[in-house]
Amino acid sequence: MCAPRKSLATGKTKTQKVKIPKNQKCSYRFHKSLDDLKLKKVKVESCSSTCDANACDNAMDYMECPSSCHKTCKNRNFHTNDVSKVYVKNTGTKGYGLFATRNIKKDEFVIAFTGDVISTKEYGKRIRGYKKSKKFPYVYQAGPFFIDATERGNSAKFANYACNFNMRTEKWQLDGKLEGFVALGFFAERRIRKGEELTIDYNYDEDE
Ligand SMILES: C[S@@+](CC[C@H](N)C(=O)[O-])C[C@H]1O[C@@H](n2cnc3c(N)ncnc32)[C@H](O)[C@@H]1O
Repeated sequence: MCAPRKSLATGKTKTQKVKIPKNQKCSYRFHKSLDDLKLKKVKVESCSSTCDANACDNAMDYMECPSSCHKTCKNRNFHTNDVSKVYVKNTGTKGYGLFATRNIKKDEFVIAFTGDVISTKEYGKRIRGYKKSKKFPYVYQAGPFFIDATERGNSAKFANYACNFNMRTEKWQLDGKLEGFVALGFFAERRIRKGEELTIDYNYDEDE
């Protein structure tokens, strides 16, 4: 049977009343409690090569180029977070799902999973709250932190699981963000056709 082995995003399969986010480009909001950790911020150097989205020096190390990089820099997927490639639709059997608005090339950036960046302690607190209020939690682990898209996140949270997923989850470092934090980006694992459902592997953390 094709089913997720483990997922933080567990809950009902039936479609619940969920808000489709309007602010699709909404980015990361680091929870105030993280200030107490006094962590350094990541400094990514401007890149000396051609800044291709997949092949510049920084991109090869899964680091997005900083805003100070050249005007033509294409390694700014997370900053831009162009969500025009996706739309949300009811799948019938799996609740809502994410679908492709156009053909997507292999290895192309599709969308970043955004939301509140929270600590493990805050994660526990929120999960208890969501359980109480019977709210489905849309949360993924991102390094030592969690990204919570339940109240504030973009459409990436509607990506369903598939054994033969067509988007892989990559972990990227972003300039100016807290050390240890990794942004989660969904990239095309193969060529994807317009109208296809976009799926991921919920066990992305176990594949390393
Ligand atoms: C991150 S949410 C994905 C969006 C969800 N379908 C919704 O409507 O909010 C994860 C939940 O979607 C459902 N789901 C995801 N992949 C599935 C699959 N392959 N088969 C059945 N249900 C799935 C499960 O209920 C899972 O807990």
